[in-house]
Amino acid sequence: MATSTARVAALPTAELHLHIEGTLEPEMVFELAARNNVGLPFQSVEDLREAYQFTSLQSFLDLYYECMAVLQTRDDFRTLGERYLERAYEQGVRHAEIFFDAQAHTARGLAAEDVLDGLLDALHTGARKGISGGLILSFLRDRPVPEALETLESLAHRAGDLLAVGLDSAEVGYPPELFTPVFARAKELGLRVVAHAGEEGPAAYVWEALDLLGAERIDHGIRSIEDPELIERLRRERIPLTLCPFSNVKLAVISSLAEHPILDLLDQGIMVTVNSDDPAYFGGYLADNMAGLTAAFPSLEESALERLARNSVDASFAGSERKAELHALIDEWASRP
Ligand code: HPA
Ligand SMILES: [Zn+2]
Repeated sequence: MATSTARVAALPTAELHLHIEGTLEPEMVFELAARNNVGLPFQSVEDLREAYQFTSLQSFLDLYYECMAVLQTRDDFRTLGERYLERAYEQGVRHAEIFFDAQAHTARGLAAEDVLDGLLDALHTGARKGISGGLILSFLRDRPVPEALETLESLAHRAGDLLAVGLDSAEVGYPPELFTPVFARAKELGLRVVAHAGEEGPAAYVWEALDLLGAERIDHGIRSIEDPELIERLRRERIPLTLCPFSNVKLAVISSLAEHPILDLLDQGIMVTVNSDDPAYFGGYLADNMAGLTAAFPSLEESALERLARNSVDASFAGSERKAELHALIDEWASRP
């Protein structure tokens, strides 16, 4: 029997693939535009929502970067982060590792530290309410490599406030290899490493992310299924893939949820997790993605949902004590059908 939506929402999970700027709901775009005196090319919330029809990653990114213009102050980032954490908590998320696109803000004249501080304020609020987490400084692969390095250096003295570095934005034509020196420096600073690869780009980019950047998790990575040797490596080395089902459908990476390879990947012993990517744009938060999967795959059993939740904890960069607490929460969920 399909698991009820309420039960799915009660499943404790870790969210590992979430762009904080992708949680900017249309209502908040208008609220901040008014507060900060920023002009918008949309007449109303409904007008903006209607623009949420994407044909590719780039068609989404164009709107995603446009809407970000309303984020202006440390307080805006605190509010954005707090609202995400509240919604995520309602959907079972108890630990969140959050990407932020510093370059998208510094390019508009904001100070990277205001962005960082606002998001840290939000994480402190979240921690008091029972949701742990950290921040991932994500480099924009379609901007110059020296700019990524400058961004990293500008926050090097704040490395203790960061969990990891990542790589996102337009993928095809921007192979991970380009960013090898940036990631080498991040590792010197003691940061963990993740990278988007194999979303629209080929499986070869996943190999590069692993071998050249030292990625410990691959964000998306669904095109790995085209390369049996890569699948075997991901399985053998237990390299997590942070999958985002709604995102893949919305960005036309796959044609429908029922076509998503998540069950195949689980069956093949790959450490997959479910995440929301840019929930304000793609139709839902983490439990919405899980519920979507249970609807698309009637054969998806509770034991598989539990596996996905445990994978998210194991694939996270939480400390061993916090991981044990998160597993205990999942034990509780599993013992109370
Ligand atoms: O899904 C994504 N892929 C690449 N870059 C992104 N930036 C926000 N979301 C994404
Ligand atoms: Zn992403």
